[in-house]
Amino acid sequence: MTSAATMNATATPLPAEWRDFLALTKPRVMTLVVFTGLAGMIAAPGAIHPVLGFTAILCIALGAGAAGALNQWYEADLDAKMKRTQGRPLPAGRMDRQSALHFGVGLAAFSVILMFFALNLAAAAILTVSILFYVFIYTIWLKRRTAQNIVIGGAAGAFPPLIGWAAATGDVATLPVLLFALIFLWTPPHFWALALFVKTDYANAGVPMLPVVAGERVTRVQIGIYTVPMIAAAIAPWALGLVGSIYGWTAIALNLVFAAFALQVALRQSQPNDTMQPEKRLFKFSILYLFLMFGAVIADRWMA
Ligand code: HEM
Ligand SMILES: CC(C)=CCC/C(C)=C/CC/C(C)=C/COP(=O)(O)OP(=O)(O)O
Repeated sequence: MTSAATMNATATPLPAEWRDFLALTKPRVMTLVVFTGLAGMIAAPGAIHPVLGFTAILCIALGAGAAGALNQWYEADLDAKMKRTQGRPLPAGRMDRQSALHFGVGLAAFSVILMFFALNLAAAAILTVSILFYVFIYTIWLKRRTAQNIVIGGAAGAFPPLIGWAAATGDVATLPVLLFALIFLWTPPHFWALALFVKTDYANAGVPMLPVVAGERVTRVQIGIYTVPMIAAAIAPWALGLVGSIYGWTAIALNLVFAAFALQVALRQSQPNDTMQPEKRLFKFSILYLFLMFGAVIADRWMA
């Protein structure tokens, strides 16, 4: 019987199901990426034609999916070393690297070209920057080199509100820049909460994530530190009068909860055999938090 590894070595294309191509796009993470892009588009002044709006969101989804595929193409070796990622199509041997590369490049080109012709240059340009940022700056350059990888590289995932706004207006403005800042500053607490409880996986794979290279204490303090400007970025649109009170009160409630969870993580020290419940709670809540914050942007625009 020919094993997947042997087939890879002889460069024979492996049968890849459509499910594997879907998995390359990191669909679960993409839902939130797309939602923040949609909120940016809805928050923009004026009304975009529904067909164009749908096309813009499709382009963001395809661009983010392409970025995810290229990320998995490049780091199949790392993914093979971590429990969380071993089952992905490349490390599991269900797909050859070339198929992933072709799929990623094709999808990236298609999303950008469609965005340019259906929407505008600004949206296509920011989409291009975010794909390139995630692939080259985060995945290829920073991820294996510095514990600041996700601080700088995390900007890639913060662009969608700007893309959505630019798709609707052809321009950028203060509100989408603040929404960019919110996601940018949210990323460190989001990721480091998770990194605290999957630290061993990253250590085994040799990825220099903060808890691995600087230790738990520093990571906890950094989570606390980033939470402060994140809250400021979350409140700023309301303080500056760019959004109404539906957003404002939702932001206050959500940020109080976030602050409480983050503070608990920041002040804690794990014990031997710790189940890391506060860290898991902060990570899970970080996702709900961003969904609700951007939901509030949409609700505010529709209901105000
Ligand atoms: C460099 C920045 C980031 C890093 C390193 C990171 C890392 C991670 C990791 C490792 C997971 C675990 C789930 C998995 O196995 O895929 C995760 C989950 C998730 N992340 Fe992030 N993330 C980042 C930024 C973002 C951004 C910008 C968003 C969206 C705006 C996002 C949305 C999500 C969502 C929705 C999940 C849950 C997925 C699920 O249910 O499996 N992340 N993130
Ligand atoms: C075009 C566009 C809008 C791009 C968005 C890019 C994007 C999907 C950003 C989210 C960041 C993310 C999934 C990080 C995962 O980190 P990782 O790759 O280190 O995670 P892993 O260990 O699960 O591979």
